[in-house]
Amino acid sequence: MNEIAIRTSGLGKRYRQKWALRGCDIEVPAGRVVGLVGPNGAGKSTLMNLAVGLLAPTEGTLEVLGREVRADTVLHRVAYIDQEHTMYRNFTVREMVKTGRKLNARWDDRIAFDRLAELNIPLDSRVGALSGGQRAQVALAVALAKEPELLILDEPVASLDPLARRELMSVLMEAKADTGCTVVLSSHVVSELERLCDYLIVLDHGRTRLVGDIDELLDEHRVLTGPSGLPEPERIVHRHVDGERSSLLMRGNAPVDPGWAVQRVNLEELVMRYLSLAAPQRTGAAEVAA
Ligand SMILES: Nc1ncnc2c1ncn2[C@@H]1O[C@H](COP(=O)(O)OP(=O)(O)OP(=O)(O)O)[C@@H](O)[C@H]1O
Repeated sequence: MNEIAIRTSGLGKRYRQKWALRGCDIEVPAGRVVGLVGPNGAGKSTLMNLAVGLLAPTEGTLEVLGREVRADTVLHRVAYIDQEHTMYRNFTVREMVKTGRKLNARWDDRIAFDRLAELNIPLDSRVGALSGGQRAQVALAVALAKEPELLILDEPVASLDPLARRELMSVLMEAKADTGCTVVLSSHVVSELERLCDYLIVLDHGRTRLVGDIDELLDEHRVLTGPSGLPEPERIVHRHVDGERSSLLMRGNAPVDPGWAVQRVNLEELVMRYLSLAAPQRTGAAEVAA
């Protein structure tokens, strides 16, 4: 198995005049569960569509599982579930599985049928008649029958209720544990990813803001709070000043003035701070990239 699941260098995609993704340099180690986070329009779907060959790069390079992304090179080893869990709504669940068998050289019916049986999803139901949660489960079961080495899911739980979300994620994590495949899933909601992911990509305005192993990123950063005007250490990534108080996000282990209260950062705050580097300033407080 390749050690790097996705490698991009200077990757960019432009729609007419607008760059949806630009200067993207990423290395995703194989076997990880990757959270791809960013606000609407950040470029998440564009990156995923490039990785599964639905779009071609405008510039830069992209390798998936060590190969250039083309149908005859690597796409048979990759499965993709889009935001709508797109499937043929008039097909029965059984017909969906059969269609998958016809369309894919690498395929194991039993993987899909076993998962569907475990979830009590009737094989003779039309896909369009299933609940959103069941449809998502069928999409996942069909994707897993392909025995993918890389599984990419674009906001897989966005349209699901909390129980269906939990069930889908638990099936996903079980599949990940069984197969060791690399999983990339996007979300707007960081808290959704926290329990599942061990690797993070933060995108905003088509640019990568932060990429890395989540535990390492959390260990590398600190939040310092204290009166404004205290000497600031080096490597401040982000500064929030609200009147007399400052709150700094620091990266690394530079010496810190004892006047600062130092805390570990949590994932949500880390992501928010990196995203707010590019966001407009709020009135009454200053948020700045340092
Ligand atoms: N087919 C297209 N034609 C023109 N512009 C597009 C097209 N698809 C996406 N864009 C633009 O590219 C940018 C990135 O879009 P993309 O869908 O990749 O973001 P996203 O992070 O997935 O957003 P969301 O969370 O809303 O799905 C946006 O500004 C979007 O309007």
